[in-house]
Order: sequence, then C-alpha cells, then structure tokens
Amino acid sequence: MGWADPKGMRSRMSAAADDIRADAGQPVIEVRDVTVRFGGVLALDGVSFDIRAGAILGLIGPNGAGKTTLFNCLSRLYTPSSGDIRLLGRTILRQPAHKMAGMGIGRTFQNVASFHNLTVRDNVRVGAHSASRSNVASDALRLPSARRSEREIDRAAQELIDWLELGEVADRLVAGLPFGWQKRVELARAMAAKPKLLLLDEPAGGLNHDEVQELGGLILKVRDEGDVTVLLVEHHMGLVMSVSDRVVVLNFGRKIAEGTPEEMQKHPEVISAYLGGGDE
Ligand SMILES: Nc1ncnc2c1ncn2[C@@H]1O[C@H](COP(=O)(O)OP(=O)(O)OP(=O)(O)O)[C@@H](O)[C@H]1O
Repeated sequence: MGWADPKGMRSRMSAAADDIRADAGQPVIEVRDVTVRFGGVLALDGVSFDIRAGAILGLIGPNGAGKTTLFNCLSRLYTPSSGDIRLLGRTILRQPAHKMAGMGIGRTFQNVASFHNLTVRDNVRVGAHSASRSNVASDALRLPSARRSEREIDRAAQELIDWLELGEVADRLVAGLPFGWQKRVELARAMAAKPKLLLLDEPAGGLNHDEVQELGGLILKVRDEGDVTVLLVEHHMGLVMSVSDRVVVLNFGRKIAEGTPEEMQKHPEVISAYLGGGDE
C-alpha cells in the first residue's frame, strides 16, 4: 500500500483552510443508511456519514467495495433501495440527475468528460452555463438578458481560466492536450457551475507522479479558495491521505471505518481489508 503523503502537499494547506475546518459545523451532505441492491448483490449496506462544510472527504475501499455505487447515488445516476441523501438538509432523492448541477452538486468523470472538440475556454463556458440565469428562449431570441448573461459567462470563464492557470492553453482544443491538462480542464468545467459539493471520481487515474502532486495542490486550492466541499473517490492512497480531512473506508458495501487519514492508516480493519483485498 502506498500510504505516503506526497512531499509537501499537505504543508501547502493554508491557515485559512484550517480555520474553515475548525469552524465547520453544518453538514453539506448527509448520507443516511444508504442501501443499494443490484438483484442479489448488496452493493451498499446501510452506509452513513456526513461531509462538513469546507471539508475534503476521501472515500476509499478495495475493488468492489461500493465506492462507485455511492458516488453514483450522490450524482443521482442510481437511486438507493433505501436510505436518504440530504444536501444542506434537503433530500436529493426526489430530483433527477440533470438537476444536480443546479442544486449545487458538481462532478468530474474518471475518463474525462470534457468536450474534446471544443476549446478549453468553451468547455469552461459550458460549465458556467449551468450557473447562469439564461434560458433557451432568451438565448435563441438573443434578448438583451441573454447577451448580458453571455458576457457574464465569458467573464466567469476567464476568471476560472486565470485561477486554475489554464491561460496558455485557453484557446486550444481539449483533444490535443496532455492528460494532466485535460484533468485540469475537467476541474475548471465542474467549478464553473459553482458547486457547493464537488464529487471527484478517481481524478488521479492515468496521471504520473508529478501530475498527481499538481492535482493534490489543485484540489486543496479549489477547496481553500473556491468555497466548496469535496468528496474524493480515489485509489491513489498518497493523494487521499495527503489532501483529505477525513476518510471513510468501505468494504463489501459496508462502512468499516471513518476518521482522520492518520487514524485510518493505523486502523487494523482497514489494513486487513486492503491486504486481504490485494489492492494497492
Ligand atoms: N450495475 C451493476 N449491476 C450489478 N452489480 C453491480 C453493478 N454495479 C456494481 N455492482 C456490484 O456492486 C458491488 C460494488 O461495486 P462498485 O463498482 O460500487 O465498487 P467500487 O468500490 O467502486 O470498485 P472499484 O474500485 O473496482 O471501482 C460489486 O460487487 C459490483 O460487482
């Protein structure tokens, strides 16, 4: 298991972020007793945890533990067989998946879901659209309100491009960019919708050591400066242990442990789940 903290990543956390965590009271997301059955398979079995405002929660577990299933429940691709998921106190389970961005839940995709034949800037603009007040009718008629919101979207996209240091590739097609840059675009696209909760689906997949370091810095930056709470589903233990405030560990669909990264690295059940599972 590579539990190591990538060098320096954690020390880059700002004092401001420590304050946010110290004050964090209100849970942004409450997962309550969530159970998911696929026919005879119990993919999740009564899983509960909270994510507090401004926190980064790492969700880990060996292959088949239920991480993707839980992620898909949070993004409303799956509906739990029982249990509840509340965003800022309100259930999300009565809303369809396409309403999640509007409700404040943003996500990135494992295999990068950015539009490859659009420029970086246009990808970020697409993300910003879901946070804008424009609608199809006013856009089509090019009413003054639509023009104003287009200007707002352009400005918001430029701010994000500057903030996430995408300026040098802003007008290039995503298709031609190295994978590490594509992941950065994916993060910018998700952040453009101004999510309250950002779901990151194995963002380190396919990245080399230096790119994982950079990604860790970016995740901390979006949390520290972007006023967002983060759920990180990830196999890369170095990344999870260095950026997460708390870690939830699943095994065979059940939560077997929850605590700080330091606590989880010493937890006997966590160690044996990983050793038993033959995972990283
Ligand atoms: N659509 C599905 N139909 C049937 N069974 C499923 C489905 N999706 C997941 N499962 C089963 O549910 C369990 C949990 O799977 P899940 O993909 O959530 O685990 P995971 O922790 O994300 O694993 P990995 O790290 O390999 O991605 C597994 O036993 C899996 O085979």
